[in-house]
Amino acid sequence: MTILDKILAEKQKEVADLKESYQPGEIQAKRVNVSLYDSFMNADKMSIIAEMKRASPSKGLINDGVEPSAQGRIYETCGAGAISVLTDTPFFQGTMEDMQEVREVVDIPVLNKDFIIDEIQIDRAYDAGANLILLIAAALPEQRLAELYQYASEKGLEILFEVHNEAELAVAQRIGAQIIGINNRDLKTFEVDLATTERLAEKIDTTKTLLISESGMKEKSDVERVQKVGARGILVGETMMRSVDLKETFDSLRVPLGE
Ligand SMILES: O=C(O)c1ccccc1NCC(=O)[C@H](O)[C@H](O)COP(=O)(O)O
Repeated sequence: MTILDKILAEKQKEVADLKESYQPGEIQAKRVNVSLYDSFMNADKMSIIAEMKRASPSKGLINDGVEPSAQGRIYETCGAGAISVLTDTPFFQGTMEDMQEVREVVDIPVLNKDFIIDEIQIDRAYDAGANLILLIAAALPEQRLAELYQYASEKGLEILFEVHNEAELAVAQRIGAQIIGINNRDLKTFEVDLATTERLAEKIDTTKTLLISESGMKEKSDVERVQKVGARGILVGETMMRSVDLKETFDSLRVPLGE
């Protein structure tokens, strides 16, 4: 059983509980109408989705003392184009409250980073103020991904559609995903390889589709590699959570975008 299988098994239980306990509309958070696609496609530097991640299956505890609203504020001030908040508790030690706290204090897009398998999670993400949700191609059959994509779009949410290989990229393209995240982390082995972005990017028309490279961004040279193949955005978790000088970290990763 892979880590993704274990996470998804846990999500099935969570969704069953949520259907019993959550009424859509129950939470009413601040809404900010901003488009990540528009802002990233029009930026002249690499845009950063800075992630709030206390812990992860691959790294264990990363930063358990983080205070979501303070971290959200500083991410925005330092130049984040968006903020990703891990809301999964068993594997990442995040919560929905973390995301709401961030939403309250920032005006840039907020991504609900979770393992979405059901509409009820999308309802709750929307109610809690998310602008985007994550759909992971490896998590569900194509038909179900298409249904959830449509459901989220109709609510006015943007979707970061995450892929790891050619077959998953083909699914993203058939569904018409506008924002494709190529995850450089193999969710079975945890190995991170930026060559995943380099290989798959060739198959994407990055003048129309927004390409985000996810995981493993540590320094400027990493970002330059994915910028060269058309990424206009990067999703950065651990490096941000461990940074002792976030302004310096953002400045070094926000490389100019070439023509
Ligand atoms: O990070 C993990 O260990 C992990 C394990 C299983 C499923 C997902 C996982 N991470 C989610 C992510 O996609 C990353 O948090 C995100 O891309 C940022 O990665 P990094 O900058 O390397 O922290």
